[in-house]
Amino acid sequence: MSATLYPTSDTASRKLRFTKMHGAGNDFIVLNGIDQDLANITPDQWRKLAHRQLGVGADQILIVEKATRPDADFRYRIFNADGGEVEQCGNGSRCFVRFIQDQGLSSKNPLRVEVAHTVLTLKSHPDGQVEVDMGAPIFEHDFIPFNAAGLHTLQEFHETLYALPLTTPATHDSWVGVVSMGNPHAVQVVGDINSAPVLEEGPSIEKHGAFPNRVNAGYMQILNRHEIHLRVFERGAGETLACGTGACAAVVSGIRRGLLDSPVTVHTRGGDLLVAWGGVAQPVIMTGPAMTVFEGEVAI
Ligand SMILES: N[C@H](CCC[C@H](N)C(=O)O)C(=O)O
Repeated sequence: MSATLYPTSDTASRKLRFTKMHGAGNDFIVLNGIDQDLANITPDQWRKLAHRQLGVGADQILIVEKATRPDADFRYRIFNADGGEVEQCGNGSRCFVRFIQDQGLSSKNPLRVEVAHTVLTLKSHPDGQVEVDMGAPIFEHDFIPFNAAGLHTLQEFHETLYALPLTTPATHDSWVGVVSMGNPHAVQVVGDINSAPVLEEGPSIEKHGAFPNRVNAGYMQILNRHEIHLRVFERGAGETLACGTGACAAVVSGIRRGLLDSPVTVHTRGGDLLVAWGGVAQPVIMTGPAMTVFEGEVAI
């Protein structure tokens, strides 16, 4: 289905062709930056494009570009709905493969794709699922970055986090993991995913002073050693129906704390993801869906 949308602002200067996609309900505007001019688009224009009423509406905007590294086939950049550019997007990586294949930009499988600081290997399966090698998680606080007054243990962070006036007192016997999948995540265990204070507490954690680049706030309920429920209040987007890097961060945190065993099925509100991890310094492999919804043109 194709849709022509009206300008997202009365000073619209150019028309962009886009494809609307989602991975387990985490939705994206995908733009081909190889055959159209995406230079000099401002954060305000990205915000308008992602706006659910004023624009196309999406959690993130993905830009497809030519690779700048010899070990990659393409490069892709990620902008949150708040207009900020970020390092990584797990669900977006799966949709990226589907877009490249559907647009006939490459028939390679697996595909090597360059994102902020690394190259991901993306493999599409005959059943439509896409498998992403997300690289190894980073636990060292120096790289997340995480600078809560020199706090180094998760317990110290946990006490600091809950010592600060959050909108709701910490009602759950939470347990905190701080990990980077290229982008920063703070993960907690809750007893019941449906009553987790994602909307009440997520914004305070996202902007907590311990995370100078802000953070994605994950809440996981452990069903058994191979299955969790997960909700994430995403940095720059709010609660999404699914968060791919959040699923990876939750699984590796749980495995590292002896609460989970690989592989783990992650039930998100938008669908299921499968996350496998062989242990420290090993890559995290995430498998899940990637869907194309419609194509269109929008003036920004
Ligand atoms: N909000 C994230 C980026 C998108 C990640 C998420 N949509 C995923 O699937 O990994 C951040 O600011 O780090």
